[in-house]
Amino acid sequence: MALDSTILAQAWSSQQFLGITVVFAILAGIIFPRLFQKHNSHCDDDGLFTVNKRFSWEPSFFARFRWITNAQEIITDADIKAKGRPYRLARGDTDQILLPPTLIPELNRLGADVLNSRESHAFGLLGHLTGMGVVRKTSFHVRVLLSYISPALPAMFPLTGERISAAIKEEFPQSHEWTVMKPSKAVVRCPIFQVCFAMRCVPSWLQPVLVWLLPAKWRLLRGWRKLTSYVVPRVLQLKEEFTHSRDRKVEPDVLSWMVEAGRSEMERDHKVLTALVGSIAAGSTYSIANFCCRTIMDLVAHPDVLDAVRAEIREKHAQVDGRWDMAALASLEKLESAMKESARMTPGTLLVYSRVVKKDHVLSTGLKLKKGQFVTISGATRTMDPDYFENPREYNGLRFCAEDKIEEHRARPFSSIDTDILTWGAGRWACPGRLISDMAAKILLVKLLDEYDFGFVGNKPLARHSMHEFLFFHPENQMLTRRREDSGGTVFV
Ligand code: HEM
Repeated sequence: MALDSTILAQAWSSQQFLGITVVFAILAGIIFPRLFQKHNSHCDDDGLFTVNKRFSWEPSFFARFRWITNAQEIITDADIKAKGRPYRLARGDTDQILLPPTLIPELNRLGADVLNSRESHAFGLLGHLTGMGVVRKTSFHVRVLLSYISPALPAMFPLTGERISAAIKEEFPQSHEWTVMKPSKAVVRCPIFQVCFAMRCVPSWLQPVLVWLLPAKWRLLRGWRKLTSYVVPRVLQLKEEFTHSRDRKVEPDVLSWMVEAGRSEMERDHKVLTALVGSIAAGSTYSIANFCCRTIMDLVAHPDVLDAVRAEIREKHAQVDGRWDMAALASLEKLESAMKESARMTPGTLLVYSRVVKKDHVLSTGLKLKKGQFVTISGATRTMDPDYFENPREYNGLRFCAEDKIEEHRARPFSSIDTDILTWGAGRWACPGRLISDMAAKILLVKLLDEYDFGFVGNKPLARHSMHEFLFFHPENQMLTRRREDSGGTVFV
């Protein structure tokens, strides 16, 4: 797969600059012996085979470069070779131990003192450069998402529907004529991901210097400053109210819940709260927008599935008289199947269930995990296995609604933790935003599919893009859109 130059160009301003950096990094790799050092070299005595490393003293920069451009092929080939065994992936930035999904139940039983998910996310998203590093210190945001926000979703449903509907009206053309547009202005434009995607291309010791040459870094700083100017006064005000009247009514918004739920000084610190709110906002906007764009892209490429999904929406629309509640959304089995299929075919990341090993541990298979190692799972081990999914490399948007699958489909909705597809990871640290994502994505998709037609420019299907382990809908992708004449006017109640 070709190096995604547009994304890089956006992040770096020009490809020329990237070229200079790559040449510089290669030269530096030759001059400075530390680039030749093996990562996690203390872990190489475990008998695992290594992928993405041509020879033992190959500079890690080459593994990094191949991983940026070719992660999908590297993982596909490695999974075939591994045949369910664990293996070591040289990624250039670090070595990762790829474990088979059969170990998930055992891994789920290990405590955070053995496997830590947040450290791994902070490392992968370059938390020290993007501001996401705060998640190393606390899992407070996960607690708030699971214990406060998710249970409040039914009450937040009408407002969420109203806000998404207003945003669609503003962003999408209202003309009944075909119009070319970029449906995913939000995706990857987020400076956190721009900084992360670009800086993951260079060795860690160059990152603290080169990051300041990125326009995205300066935009990110401005973004954090703006967020701080809003969050800090609000947190201080909420704390003041909380001190004076502990039994006051808590407003249903994330900051009020955080101030209410904060137990320690750190959990009530306004800087920590700003960083956590920013991380949740950036991560969720990117993930949901990316997922919805990919689902629409798949539906447009398969008009028979799109027709079936739209007919189901239309039928339900007539039944509920255009007034959709959460139960109505949850009853759309064909839409739900198409969502699962897009998540299966194009996950947001090739590597799921990523954890840092916090102390030495021996698995039941005899594999010794060592402190400081990174472990992860390739989602494709199961999603591309014909024993789990018939013709796994073919898109079949309605596969989960087949007669012999429908009961299982109903029992395992899109939002549930499914260890075959691993959309949300698994275990205690599976995505805590899955219920919000499910609700927001269904509102968006029902509204868009009911009210708009979509097509490919020049009838040419869009390619999916990848960089490092991330798969995404390219923000420069254009699609044809027009408002449907017969749209029903959806309201969420
Ligand atoms: C379609 C949208 C989304 C997808 C596909 C997705 C997927 C994932 C996956 C695969 C993980 C890693 C789980 C694991 O390692 O076991 C994760 C973690 C996480 N997600 Fe999501 N996510 C989505 C949306 C959201 C949203 C909307 C939020 C917040 C409102 C959110 C917050 C988080 C957080 C905080 C974590 C880290 C949990 C931890 O390890 O501490 N996600 N997500």
